[in-house]
Amino acid sequence: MATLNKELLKSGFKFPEDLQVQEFPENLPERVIQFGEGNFLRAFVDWMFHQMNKNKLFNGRIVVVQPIAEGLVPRINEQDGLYTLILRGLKDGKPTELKEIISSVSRGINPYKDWDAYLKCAEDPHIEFVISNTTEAGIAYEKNDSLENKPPVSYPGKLTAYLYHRFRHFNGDAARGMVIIPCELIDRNGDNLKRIVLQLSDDWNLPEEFKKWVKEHNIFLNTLVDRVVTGYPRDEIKDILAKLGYEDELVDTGELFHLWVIEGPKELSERLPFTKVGLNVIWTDDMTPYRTRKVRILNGAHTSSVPAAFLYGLETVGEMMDHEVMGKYTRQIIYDEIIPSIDLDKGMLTEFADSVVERFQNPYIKHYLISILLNSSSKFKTRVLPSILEYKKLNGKLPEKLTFSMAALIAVYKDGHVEGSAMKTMREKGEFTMKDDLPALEFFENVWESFDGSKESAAKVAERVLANTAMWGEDLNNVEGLAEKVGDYLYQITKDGIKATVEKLI
Ligand SMILES: NC(=O)c1ccc[n+]([C@@H]2O[C@H](COP(=O)([O-])OP(=O)(O)OC[C@H]3O[C@@H](n4cnc5c(N)ncnc54)[C@H](O)[C@@H]3O)[C@@H](O)[C@H]2O)c1
Ligand SMILES: O=P(O)(O)OC[C@@H](O)[C@@H](O)[C@H](O)[C@H](O)CO
Repeated sequence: MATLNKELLKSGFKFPEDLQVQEFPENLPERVIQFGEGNFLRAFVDWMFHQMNKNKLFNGRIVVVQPIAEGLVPRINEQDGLYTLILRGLKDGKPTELKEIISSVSRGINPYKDWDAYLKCAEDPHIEFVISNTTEAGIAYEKNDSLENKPPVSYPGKLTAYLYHRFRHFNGDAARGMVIIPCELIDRNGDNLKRIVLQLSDDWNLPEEFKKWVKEHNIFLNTLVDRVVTGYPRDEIKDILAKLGYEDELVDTGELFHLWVIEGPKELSERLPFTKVGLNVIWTDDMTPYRTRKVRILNGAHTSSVPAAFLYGLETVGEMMDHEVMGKYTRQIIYDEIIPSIDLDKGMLTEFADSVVERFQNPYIKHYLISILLNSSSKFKTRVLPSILEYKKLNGKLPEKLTFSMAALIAVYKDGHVEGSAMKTMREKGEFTMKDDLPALEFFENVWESFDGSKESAAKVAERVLANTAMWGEDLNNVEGLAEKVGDYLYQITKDGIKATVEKLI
């Protein structure tokens, strides 16, 4: 089979009729530099720029930079930036599948191999937007990062090097400042990125004029992204490729729903006219309520339901929602515990929760629980713990199921052994690999080693986990009743099994 690339597009190849294929003029300039080449950005931002190009409203392409040494850039270049995106879900109540070849990406650069090509992008006056999604680990301050590194280790370090090169190349021209739009799911992503860029500029003794230029002529936006992206469809790839008729190692999949909330000046919506092509992009001067409802309800429901559902033996979010016990558990968590923990309009929260439940039930996508389990300990801190603490504050007692969900998460690491950078561990159904931050994995392995099956020792496990201030940002043993309840649930899970414990709970 021929591979998807520009040559195939021009060859007169007969693409399937239900696949949208559109060629743009070769000479569209690169206008966006994007850090990250993962599934999410390709199914969300790059898809959006493609929609604007189709309507001749942007007329520019995206140059993609690989933020870490290993990644997809070689493959992206082999396919001339082209890939197939499949979006599935219910539209107006009807099952719908949209298949499209996305051509908004011009090429990929691996800065670890081609630092000069990377810096050349800073000299290009057409490139005016920076996009990124480097996971929650990406917007991080690396104290030992250096401008001498080619490239600097961290994403903020790479961006600082880019901006400094641009500043020097254009002699501090105010008009050459960038609009920087991070998509990482951390709170106030733009503010944090700016803070780290300025911190590194200090660390690297960069000139005051440069810092002034960064502050005054570059705009860092805070954003919130929302679309379930299920990535490369490994289970059905053979069938998909047989229907497409060409080879594509970058096939990406996701749901139809999308929402991008951008906190920034309305004038920018003229330069980035997403809404003019019907995209669900909200420009706002306060993204906080959007973030709270999404992270606490959607991501919070995932992170609090998935450990128990996975231990129960289920594999996907769809299966979890359809399951008599786990479906009820998830809905109870959302409506009875997460919503009452959020101090925002209940009608608005319930409406959002209804749409989330519908999206979780999407029968046309497979969202694997094991991928949601990835890095669960840090996700629990930002996505679930605030609901536990605020529920207690507002209602004077602990939320039962969210408290149980903490025990279920701890139980995921029971009997685990760290091997390399992951953990081999067990559920009733058999062995699996748990991926998390290495210190977190080592900590859980160590904590469980002293467990002897007794109630006292389950309480000890809970107490030690709750005392991990590096993990939770505080000693959770100070939250009245939490250690006792988590210990009790842990004991029940280890003695009676996850199934009996959840069944009793709902
Ligand atoms: N998949 C979804 O449904 C979805 C939806 C909304 C938001 N997100 C967020 O997007 C992020 C990426 O998801 P994805 O599905 O594209 O994953 P992915 O594995 O396909 O891509 C991850 C990207 O992050 C980069 N990266 C990984 N570790 C990094 C590090 N330490 N420093 C810098 N860059 C690093 C990789 O190079 C790659 O470009 C996730 O953290 C998630 O929170 C995902
Ligand atoms: O992507 P993660 O691993 O940060 O979190 C897992 C899911 O909660 C997440 O991908 C959601 O599906 C997504 O945030 C929806 O917009």
